[in-house]
Amino acid sequence: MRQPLVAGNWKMNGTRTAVADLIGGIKAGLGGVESAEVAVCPPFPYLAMVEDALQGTPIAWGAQNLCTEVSGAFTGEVSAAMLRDFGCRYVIVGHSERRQYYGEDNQIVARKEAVARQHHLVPILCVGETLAQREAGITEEVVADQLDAVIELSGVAAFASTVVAYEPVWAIGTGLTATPDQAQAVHAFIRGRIAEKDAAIAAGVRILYGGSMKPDNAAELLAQVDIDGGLIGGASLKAADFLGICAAANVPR
Ligand SMILES: O=C(CO)COP(=O)(O)O
Repeated sequence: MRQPLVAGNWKMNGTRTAVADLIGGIKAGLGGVESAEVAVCPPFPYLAMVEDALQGTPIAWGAQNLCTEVSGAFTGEVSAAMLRDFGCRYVIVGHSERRQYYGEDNQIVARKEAVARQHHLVPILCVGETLAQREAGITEEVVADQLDAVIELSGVAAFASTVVAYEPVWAIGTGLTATPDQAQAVHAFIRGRIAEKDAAIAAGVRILYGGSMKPDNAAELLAQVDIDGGLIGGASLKAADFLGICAAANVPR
């Protein structure tokens, strides 16, 4: 039985005031959510504020990135231990925006995934194809390579304590959502790829969908057997929209 997870990726958005309002709205509205786990991933400077606001609530928080290295002379970087110091449970690794704009390849992402787990953070490992890759018919190859890099570095056991997020790049921030069938097909492929190595780990790994998920399309995506929650960008910046998605996830499966 996999507990659904709805995680908000705020990306590079927010001010102190906006963060206070958003967190206040989510806390106030979340009363009814029981079966789904909810998390928010603010930009680094707001982690302390979010920790203060969410401590003692069922809402978890996490970061959007971390350094491959443990500590030392890495100007501008943030370590896994620092994220733990601010109470993070989760950290997003390998988001397509990091891969696309900051040169993170599968090997770098696999190192981040490993260092996160070594510091008792739960990585949310993002995988997914671009539109060109989908049109070229290589979606499964691309996603397999992204998963295999983690398996090669850390072994399949990594997926016993890692969440996967399938985020088709062409659906991120575009308003284009993968259809439930398109998403389910790739989710099933991901679970199958892990199952080739370990069926029990594959059965337990949570696989989130990300890419223009909104209150009005969340229920049909979340109804798919291999979709265990969502990684939400734009719609996580408005409490009402985020809460709408949380409510859709809060149904017994
Ligand atoms: O990238 C995403 C979450 O990590 C998805 O972003 P959108 O929900 O804005 O499409």
